[in-house]
Amino acid sequence: MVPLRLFSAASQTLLEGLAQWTLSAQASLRPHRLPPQQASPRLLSVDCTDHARHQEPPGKKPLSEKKLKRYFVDHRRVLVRGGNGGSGMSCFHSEPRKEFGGPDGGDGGNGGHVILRGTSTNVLALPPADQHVKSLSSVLSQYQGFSGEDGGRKNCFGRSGAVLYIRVPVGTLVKEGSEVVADLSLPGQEYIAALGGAGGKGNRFFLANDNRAPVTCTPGQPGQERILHLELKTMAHAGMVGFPNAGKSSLLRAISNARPAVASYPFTTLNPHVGIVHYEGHQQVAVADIPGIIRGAHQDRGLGLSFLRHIERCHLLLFVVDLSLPEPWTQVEDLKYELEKYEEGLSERPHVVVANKIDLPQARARLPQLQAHLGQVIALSAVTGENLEQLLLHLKVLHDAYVEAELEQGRQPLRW
Ligand SMILES: Nc1nc2c(ncn2[C@@H]2O[C@H](COP(=O)(O)OP(=O)(O)OP(=O)(O)O)[C@@H](O)[C@H]2O)c(=O)[nH]1
Repeated sequence: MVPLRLFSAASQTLLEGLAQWTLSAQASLRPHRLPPQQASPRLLSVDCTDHARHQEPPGKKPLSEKKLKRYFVDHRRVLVRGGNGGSGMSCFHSEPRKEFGGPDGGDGGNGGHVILRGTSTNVLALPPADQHVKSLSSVLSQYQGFSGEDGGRKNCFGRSGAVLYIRVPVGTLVKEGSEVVADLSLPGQEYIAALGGAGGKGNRFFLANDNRAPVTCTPGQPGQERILHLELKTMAHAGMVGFPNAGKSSLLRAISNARPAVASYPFTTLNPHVGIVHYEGHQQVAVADIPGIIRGAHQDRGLGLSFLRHIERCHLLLFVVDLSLPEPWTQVEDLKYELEKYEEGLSERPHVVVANKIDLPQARARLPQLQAHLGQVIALSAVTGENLEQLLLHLKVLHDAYVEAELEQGRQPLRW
């Protein structure tokens, strides 16, 4: 039995639809479980010569490639400087009727570190005070850590500078030059990007038997300075791959807590969104809606390589097809072609073909043709909720197989 529980904060209509659907899902899921071979990798033949047949649907004029790449922020060059250490103080204790007291200059405080912290895109998994971070767009080009305070009189030590946290999405790779120095692949994981400078010593520190009145004090050290390159590779169990307007965002909204924008023009989604599908027993599957692929993506057309990079870390793939378009199977062929051109074997990952928009009459009429070409597909409607439970069942079967395989290999499966 694969019981499902779906959390959604969508509109009333959607909630009602989902409630009905959940009930029917529970009833229909109980008696049957998919045979294991359906969850195993399946590579359909890819006709590479004929991969250019997919027509993007008419709609709002797409953004130019230059603009697309500018909006899609999945890498950043950042200059980070740790906070400077505060300087030590040189002074002497003064007492009434005494000409000369002992040295009492305090040490300066240490400069604060600058720390990169992997922050979940899953809003529900975070403490209320934290915010979810979806892309690197909010990361600035420079960060200066907080300086420590100078030491004071009467042995007062300067306060150390606070740590400066830079929140980056989970899945951010940190590179220095060409070397990968950190991979923030878990929520809460941290990397010290720049160390704060040490505080200077006050003259009290230099007091010794042979030096009863030291005047020496040292300045604080400057913070570490580094140039880092941040590169985002979305971390999710499953990645939704499909041409613009196929309905990926609508599908993610229907099955998870994520709220990506939905509109009838291509490239509504410019950054990957991760939604969490909740199953009973606290099992969670992270699904990423990755911006639409277009033909020639492997040659960096459209969102191109930036987009393909995000698929690399998804263990499962959902090929989302717009069933209302003619010859819908060519979409899968084209998608696989692009994936294979980018990285050999990428399209062979465990996957499922999702034929969306079954609520439209012309789409329903095309389903037999699609099945004849591709075998098993899951035909559903992200808008009406029809057949969503079949997708969720499949997703769970694929996810369970992934977890099992990871544990068998002695690796920790990705947790959300
Ligand atoms: N009739 C019908 N329309 C749908 C369905 N799913 C999505 N749509 C519509 O298709 C259009 C595109 O949907 P999106 O979810 O934005 O598509 P997308 O694949 O995320 O698009 P990009 O952001 O360009 O990658 C919207 O107008 C949706 O309302 C469906 O199941 N049935």
